[in-house]
Amino acid sequence: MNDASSRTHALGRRARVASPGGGGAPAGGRTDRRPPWRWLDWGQRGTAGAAIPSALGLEGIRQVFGEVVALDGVSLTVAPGEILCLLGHSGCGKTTLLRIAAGVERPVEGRVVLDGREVAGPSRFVPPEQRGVGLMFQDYALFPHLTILQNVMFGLKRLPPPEAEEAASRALARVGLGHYADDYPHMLSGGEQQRVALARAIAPRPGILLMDEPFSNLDRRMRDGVREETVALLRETGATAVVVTHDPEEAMRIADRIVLMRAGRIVQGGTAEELYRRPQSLFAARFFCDFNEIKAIVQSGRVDTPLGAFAAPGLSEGTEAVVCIRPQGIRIMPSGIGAAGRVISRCFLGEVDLVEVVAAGLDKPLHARVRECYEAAVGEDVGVEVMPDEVLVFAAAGA
Ligand SMILES: Nc1ncnc2c1ncn2[C@@H]1O[C@H](COP(=O)(O)OP(=O)(O)OP(=O)(O)O)[C@@H](O)[C@H]1O
Repeated sequence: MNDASSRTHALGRRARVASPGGGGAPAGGRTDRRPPWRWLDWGQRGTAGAAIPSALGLEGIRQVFGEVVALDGVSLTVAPGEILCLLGHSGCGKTTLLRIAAGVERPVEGRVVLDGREVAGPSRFVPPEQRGVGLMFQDYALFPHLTILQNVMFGLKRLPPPEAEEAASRALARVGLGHYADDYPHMLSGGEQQRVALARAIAPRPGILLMDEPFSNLDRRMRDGVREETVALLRETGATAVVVTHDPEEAMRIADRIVLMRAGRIVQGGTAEELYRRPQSLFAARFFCDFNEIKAIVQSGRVDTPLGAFAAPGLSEGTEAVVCIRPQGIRIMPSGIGAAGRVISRCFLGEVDLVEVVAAGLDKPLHARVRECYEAAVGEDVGVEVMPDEVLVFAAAGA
């Protein structure tokens, strides 16, 4: 961005911020006292238009870039109206899978099926504009030389201009930005640009919305509210949605179902609770929780640790195991109860305290998140107990 444009940007934003409403005062002087992250205009409910939700099927998708296998036989289905999150670390293939579903990329193997119709396969490829999918990218991809209204109209080229304008205006009003129609993207804040991109994606009433890290450019304070309102809008339009994220908490807040990926493959799929409570691998477990981990050997279906013995279901005799204890599963007790320990740090966080304890026989300090506990001072000897329900045991191999 050059100096002049960054100045315009800053000025444009300052003018908005000075207004009483979070979204800025419209030309007509309407005052809107909602905070900036409360933008969904419920008075406009229904005006975004309901979509006929699509079903998406991905079958045996493989994608290769030179030596890199980005996707290695991925299969999943998304039910009509479902919000599914693709979750995983950077580089695991989430974006590539989304791009293949959209038709922006063609897989080297596998099929994409939309509402029972093959849109990509060995002998067939339907381009993105003919798939009826809405796309929303991380950087919002707004055209800087088009007004906000023109940006939203861009996806409505198949409609006659007056109808396209009406549909775009409705979608903008629905995201609380009707009064910005004649502005340009650089005059809007990041949160407002996100809403323009959302309006553009929903305006053609797609049966399925594919969203790549749609909230990652927003600061943390704004992200929670914008995310909540976006999900409310998705529910209202009824569209199926696939949302890419690397943030487990975000996936848990948004998704009906989460699909966790690793190195081009699906590791586990299920509801947030299933993935959190019953991860099927150490990788999946670690993705959702910062565990205290202790190595141990399985003997007679159990693992013995300095903090007690725990069941090791499904692991054979002699297996090297990792005992995973959730921070909220550790209790701090008066000395003499449970394992012997000493508090080395304590941090008050409001709803919980973070307590760090060294325990006899362990080479690393334990991290405990405690709500109410024995009020031990730093340096004091304490007892340490573990709640068995907060313990998972996995084989160490293949982690
Ligand atoms: N056009 C491309 N050319 C070469 N390699 C690519 C290309 N697109 C993706 N890759 C590689 O494929 C793998 C998967 O990339 P992808 O962008 O799908 O991952 P991701 O999970 O979305 O990551 P991020 O969260 O960082 O966006 C990575 O190793 C990436 O470097």
